[in-house]
Amino acid sequence: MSLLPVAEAQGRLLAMAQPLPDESVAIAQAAGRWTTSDIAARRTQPASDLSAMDGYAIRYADMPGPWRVIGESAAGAAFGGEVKPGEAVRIYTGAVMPDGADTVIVQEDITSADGRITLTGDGPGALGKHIRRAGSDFREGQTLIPAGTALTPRHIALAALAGWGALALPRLPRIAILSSGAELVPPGAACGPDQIPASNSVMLSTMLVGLPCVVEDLGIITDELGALTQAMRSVRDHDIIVSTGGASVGDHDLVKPALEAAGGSIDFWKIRMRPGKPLIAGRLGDALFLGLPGNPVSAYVTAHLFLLPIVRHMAGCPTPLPQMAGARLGAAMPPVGGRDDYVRAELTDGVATPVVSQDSAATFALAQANCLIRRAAGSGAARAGEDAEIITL
Ligand SMILES: Nc1nc2c(c(=O)[nH]1)N[C@H]1C(S)=C(S)[C@@H](COP(=O)(O)OP(=O)(O)OC[C@H]3O[C@@H](n4cnc5c(N)ncnc54)[C@H](O)[C@@H]3O)O[C@H]1N2
Ligand code: MOO
Repeated sequence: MSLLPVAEAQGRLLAMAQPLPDESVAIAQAAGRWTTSDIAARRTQPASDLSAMDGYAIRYADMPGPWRVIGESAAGAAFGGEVKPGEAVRIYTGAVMPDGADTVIVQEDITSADGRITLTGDGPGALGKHIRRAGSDFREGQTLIPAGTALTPRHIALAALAGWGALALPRLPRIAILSSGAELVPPGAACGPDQIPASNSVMLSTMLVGLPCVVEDLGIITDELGALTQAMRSVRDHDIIVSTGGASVGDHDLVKPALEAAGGSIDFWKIRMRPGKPLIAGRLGDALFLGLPGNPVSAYVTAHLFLLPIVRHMAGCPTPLPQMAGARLGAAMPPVGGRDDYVRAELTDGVATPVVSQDSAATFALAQANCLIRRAAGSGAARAGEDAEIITL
């Protein structure tokens, strides 16, 4: 079976999934999620001309005063009357400008006595000073947040000011993680010489932290066809099912047959990449199935290149694939074999230097890495200092 190029596998996976249908999301819960339609203002902000300072609303033509104070305008309690020549209204930041007044004098610039104010400082300097005009932030109907935006706390504040209490956003992808392997024990449990702590599920679930999704760890399933098939059959209501391990060709690598026995189908298997060759993609019911290799480094790299993009895509992200960037090589590199190499490396000041071990099981080395150098299959040897393509982690 020929190996599928990475970009083709990514394209096929993204085509297998769609952004999920919208649900109504309270804006306090919307950060980190993507908009799939434009969000327009339902109100004008500010709704009226407001004072930007604590002071007195006056008519600029009356400068330099003095003025008789006829009332007060506070935020949430506007002055009902009109300011006539020689009159001022006590005003606070965020309060509506009273009719007739056109300028605010800050309180530091005046002296107040017996209901009158006198200018004792520099004064406002110009007509219209210290006023936030109605609509100066945005106007009703204006598009504020375009489709495809990842909502930040800044967008949440904007949406709230624009009159939204909830937004229609794609519902959260539900992801099930299944660890396959008779040798696996839960992290922290006693571990015999033929056992290994199951690190992939905690790694994957923490890679998904920060993405809008719901993750359920279905635990460890032994390498036994019946058990694996049963575990897959029991998966319900998930959008993505991810397994790790059992993806390769050994007699105990049973994810493919179990997926088929559970009623699922395989779309493709084996990618032209290192690490991560044995990746399986398919379907199980309405869910997309992703079988990642068991080796922790292979599982990490394939999750970065395939799982995270699908989750982003389902959650409405218009650019779900990892961003490529440029760097210089910090060391000479050998020619690349028949698979694209995703070399684990440390990026410092624009220089990417491979970590000491590129073994697919070398987790200590993986933890030193903060980028992947992508080297295309068949590339020749490279010298230190040459340009390289990287993905930051
Ligand atoms: N004859 C061949 N052998 C292998 C091939 C091949 O093409 N021909 N491919 C190799 C490649 S490449 C990879 S990658 C591995 C992946 O194999 P599997 O996906 O079947 O993974 P396992 O065999 O189940 O496990 C591999 C390794 O990872 C450990 N593991 C498994 N699950 C976890 C987990 N949840 N947490 C931590 N570590 C885990 C497992 O104990 C093994 O040591 O196959 C090569 N073989
Ligand atoms: O693809 Mo495996 O991940 O080379 O070790």
